[in-house]
Amino acid sequence: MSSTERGYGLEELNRETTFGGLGTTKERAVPRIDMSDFHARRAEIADQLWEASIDTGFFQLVNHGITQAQIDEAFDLCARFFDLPMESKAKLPMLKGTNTGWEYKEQVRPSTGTPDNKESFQITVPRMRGLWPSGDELPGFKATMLAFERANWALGMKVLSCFALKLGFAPDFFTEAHDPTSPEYQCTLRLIHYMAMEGARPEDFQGWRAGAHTDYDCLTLLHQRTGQGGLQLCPGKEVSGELAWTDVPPLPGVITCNIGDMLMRWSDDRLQSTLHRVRMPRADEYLGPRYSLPFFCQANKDAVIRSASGRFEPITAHDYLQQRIAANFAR
Ligand SMILES: O=C(O)CCC(=O)C(=O)O
Ligand SMILES: [Fe+2]
Repeated sequence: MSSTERGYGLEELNRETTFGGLGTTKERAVPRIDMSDFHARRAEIADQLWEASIDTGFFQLVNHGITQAQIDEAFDLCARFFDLPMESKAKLPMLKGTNTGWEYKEQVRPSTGTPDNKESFQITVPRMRGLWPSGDELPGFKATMLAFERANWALGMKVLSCFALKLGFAPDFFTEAHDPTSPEYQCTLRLIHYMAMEGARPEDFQGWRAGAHTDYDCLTLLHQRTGQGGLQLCPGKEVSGELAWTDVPPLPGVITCNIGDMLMRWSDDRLQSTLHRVRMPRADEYLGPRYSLPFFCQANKDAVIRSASGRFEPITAHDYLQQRIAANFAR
């Protein structure tokens, strides 16, 4: 089926179907934002986040307070999770519309129409019944991931409090909209394993590790491993002509962040969600497996995304996300 034949209900999804080509590359600076001494420097940090997010929609946090030891431990257990036998992972399946659990090469991006060459395990805390690997299979997994999930949530809420300030909302506006004590909570920690490409056939390199897309959420915090590159971004969602992509190499101590479509809509398009993708390695690059850990700040199901200008219809975060999930996991 061609992209034009697919026809989605949300304008951002129809636009996404036009972004599948290879494009060109271009160097761009990704703004670096120092989160140290946050409470005393909140106004200054908010200005920097705002500038980055009305322009590129991508920025990198440093001195963010999540220790390297905690990140390394999460990556270690992430790799061990994907090393489990297929039969064990198959007992933890992502069920339709839940966006939680394990999937293997199931995500088909509207931009490419082909499955991403990856497997992932998604943790959405209120929906994890029956979806944790057993303590015998993977000791410490659940406790480590829950702590990591919460550390990312706390950092995400700091960043979102800055956007609330700039948008004229109460400082805790987004924290309340992402309340983790509610059964409607739907922030998601995703563990991703992109398959190793050693010995792969030339034609296997023609696909994508993750096809071009914008994220569905308010804000994504992405942890990457040094040496496991491939992330590329293209600001501005230029609709016409060939897109120019910028490599974002993983750096130690840095969390790469991007605005998602939910916050773009909530901010009346002032904050920019940014197109990104994960390309295949070239034959002369590292060909081993690639792991990444994105955390998606997705407002609670019952939060209503309202447009101050009236440009967009009010929509619950539940309805908004369901349209995106349905488009990506259509099979
Ligand atoms: O793995 C990465 O570096 C990016 C993943 C991503 O963009 C996503 O899962 O939305
Ligand atoms: Fe993404």
